[in-house]
Formats: sequence, structure tokens, C-alpha cells
Amino acid sequence: MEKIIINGGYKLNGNVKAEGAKNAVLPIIAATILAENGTSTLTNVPGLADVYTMNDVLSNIDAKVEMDGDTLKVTAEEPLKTEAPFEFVTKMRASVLVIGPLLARFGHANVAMPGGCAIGSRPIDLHLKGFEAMGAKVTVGHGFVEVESNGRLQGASIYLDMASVGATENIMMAASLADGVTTIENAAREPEIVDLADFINALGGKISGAGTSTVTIEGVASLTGAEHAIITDRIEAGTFMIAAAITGGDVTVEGARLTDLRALVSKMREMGVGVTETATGLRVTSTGALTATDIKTLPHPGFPTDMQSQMMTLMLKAKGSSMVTETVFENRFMHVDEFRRMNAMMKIEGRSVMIEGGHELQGADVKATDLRAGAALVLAGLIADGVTRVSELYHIDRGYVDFVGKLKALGADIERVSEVEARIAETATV
Ligand SMILES: CC(=O)N[C@H]1[C@@H](OP(=O)(O)OP(=O)(O)OC[C@H]2O[C@@H](n3ccc(=O)[nH]c3=O)[C@H](O)[C@@H]2O)O[C@H](CO)[C@@H](O)[C@@H]1O
Ligand SMILES: C=C(OP(=O)(O)O)C(=O)O
Repeated sequence: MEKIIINGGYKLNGNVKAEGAKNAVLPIIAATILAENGTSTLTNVPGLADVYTMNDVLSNIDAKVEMDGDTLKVTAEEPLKTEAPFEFVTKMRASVLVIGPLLARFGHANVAMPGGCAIGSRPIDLHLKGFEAMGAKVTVGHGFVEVESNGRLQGASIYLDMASVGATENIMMAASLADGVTTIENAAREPEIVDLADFINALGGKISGAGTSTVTIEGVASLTGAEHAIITDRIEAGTFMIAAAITGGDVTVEGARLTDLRALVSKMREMGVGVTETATGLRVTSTGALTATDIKTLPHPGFPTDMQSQMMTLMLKAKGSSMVTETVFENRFMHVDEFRRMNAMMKIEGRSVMIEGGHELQGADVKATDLRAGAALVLAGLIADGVTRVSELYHIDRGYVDFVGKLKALGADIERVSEVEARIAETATV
């Protein structure tokens, strides 16, 4: 099994570039299906495992997909199939985002039902209720969800029980080609929703209010391929910002936007970390002396759940008691047991984790339990005494381009090794 091996104790210094955002590019690739003619050209596309999976989902329905460096071209002219089988959906839940565009364009989508995952049960009931409100018929059976409409979807007034990112996106895409106007109330307000709306508008769509809790979509007759540059990944950027802060380093994350990262930056500043805006991004400086604090994850603009596990490493470094409360997902604490293997003093109480910081972390063998947990364990390895070996790297590859190479360039003692190399290294350190 491949591993990342970290020898802790090095400060990080220098510049690192954040890539295009995973959570923006995935719905935007799905939205290329909406264009019945022309080619969509996406730039600043990160070379992530999830992007390749989404490309496979589109190739599988017979769209023409070409990836060259960070540029992706998609042509989705007819005829196309309207299915996403189990093999894709099980690899990546975001595959369900093709339901909205397929339904809007062809009046039909048959997609494998996503199961739960390491961070919670993650149903898609709000997506489906939205489609039903627009006149679609939903049938669930044999592990698939089939959504059909008799003719075009009809604009509707939709209130989401929760500000779901995926439901907001799927409904926005479906409504773009509906007859009439759709409004989504209690919509998610994440920057990635704004990026999706900007892309659909570039295709010729009419979406307003993205980034606020009411999004209005005026359906149009057809959409045409267009060019679009993907926004920066605020979660990848935030991960490097924490890496700088815990190691007492000085790192500029190029491309990071303060407007997208206010909740994280304000907590980091409260804990004693310097964060300043530069011409190219955000500079993080830290002496390593940190104050304990509490956070509660919330939909944007609240503290992002995708930064929760990385934030725990900052709290483990800060002397005193900190508390993390997770309100977005019901089971996003699998990393706590892995941190404990590294001598972390933390305990789960319901939806909160109590952290007693300031104790030295010890290098250990740990496994990535989900994408951000994997990143957080690598961060913990950067400040642990001795060697940490992180396994189950496929999680990390879903969301970080060359994570190891970038940390190494900043001064970390870190390698990614094959199973054989990992065994040799283990023998050498016994
Ligand atoms: C590809 C992508 O963009 N992924 C992000 C997206 O996931 P995703 O779009 O899946 O997250 P949602 O915002 O939909 O989920 C938030 C909460 O709502 C619940 N829910 C959601 C839909 C639904 O129909 N019913 C329901 O109960 C979920 O189980 C979860 O507890 O937003 C999450 C919350 O910021 C992030 O952690 C993910 O990184
Ligand atoms: C939970 C995440 O992603 P996904 O919704 O794709 O599983 C994440 O990016 O941290």
C-alpha cells in the first residue's frame, strides 16, 4: 500500500499555488451537458482523481471530453446516453450532479443511488424534491434513481429544508432549461455556487442571486458551449495556510481569496496567526505560539466543514482546551481516533470534540479515513516528533494535486512511497 512518510519538525516557508476548486469544477463539468451545441472550454482545472472520474461519467454518456494540462474541453452534442452507473457513483458522490442537466436536456436521467460515506449518510432527498416540484417523476429501485419529465420541466418555487450545496446546484442546472422561472429559497451560498452560476450564464443562462440565499433561474430555450476559468480552491488554500501556521512558518498561498476564507482567517487571527492579503494571495506567518479556541461548522459563510479536521491540528498545537462542533455532517469525526494514535488528547462528546492542546504529537502509522482527514493527518505529521506514515492515499488524491511535492517545496521532510519502499523505510526506522 502506498504511503506518505513525514519526518516532523520542519518550518514551512515560501510560496505555494492553490489549484482550481474541486467543488467548483465538478458541478461545472456536469453543467457542460446543458450546452446542446458548441464546445465548453474550462481552464484552471485541477488534475484530481475526482475530475478524472467526472470526465469518465461524461465520456460514458458519449460526450466528447479532452483534458490537456489544466484545460478541459467538453462537447455534449446529441446523441447522448442518460445514465451514470454504480461504478462511477460509488467512486464519487458528486456524480449525482449529472441528474439535473440530463433531466433538463433530455427529460430523463437514470443514476445509481449514492450510498452513505465516511462522513455521514448523505441522502439526496432535497435534490429529488426539487425535481418533483418542477414536474418530474422520481422512481427509486434496484439501486438506481430514475427521474423523468413529460416534456420540459416547469419553473417552480422551491424552499430547501437545508442549505444543501449539491441540491442548490442540481436544481439550478435543471431549472436553466425549464419553462418559466424557478426560485430556490434557503439556497446554499458557497463561492462554488457563484462559479457554477457564472458558467451557466456564460452558456447563455439567466441566473441571478447566486451567493445569496435566494437564487432565481429564468429558463431559456437552449444553451451553447462557452469558456470559463475555475475559481481557486479555498479548501486546498486553507490547508496550506494551516500547514504554515502549525509549523511556525511563513507561507504565501497564491490565488487564495480572503473573501472566500473569512471564517477560517478570523479564527486563525484569533488564535495568534498572522494573515495578510498580498498582491497574489494570502500570506500566513506564525511563531507557533497559539491560543485555544472553539469552532462550529456551518454552511457558508460559516466555518467550512471541509476545514474542520485540518483546524484540529491547529488546536492540538495551541495550549489549552479547544472545542470543535460539527453541525453539517453527522459523522465527520473518524480522524479523531487516528489523531489519538499520535498522542493527541481529544475526546468525542456527541457532535463535539474536546481537544486538550499543547501536548507533543508523536509520529505513528495512521490512515486517511476521508479526504480532509487524510490531509489533516499529514499536517499533524509535520509537527509530530519522529516519523508518521499515512496510508489510504486515494482519499487525498480526490482533492489535492501533488500534495507531497508542494509541501516538500515549502521545506517539509516528506515523501510518497510505494508499498515496497514503505516496507524498506519501516525496517530502517525500527
Ligand atoms: C462536491 C462538493 O461540492 N462537495 C461539497 C458539498 O457536498 P454536498 O453537496 O453533498 O453537501 P450538502 O450541502 O448537500 O450537505 C449538507 C448536509 O445536508 C444533508 N443533505 C443534503 C442533501 C439532501 O438532499 N439531503 C440532506 O439531508 C447532507 O447529508 C449533509 O448533512 O458541500 C459540503 C458541505 O459544504 C462539502 O463538505 C462537500 O465538500
Ligand atoms: C466532503 C468532500 O467532498 P465530497 O462531497 O466530494 O465527498 C470534501 O471535499 O471534503
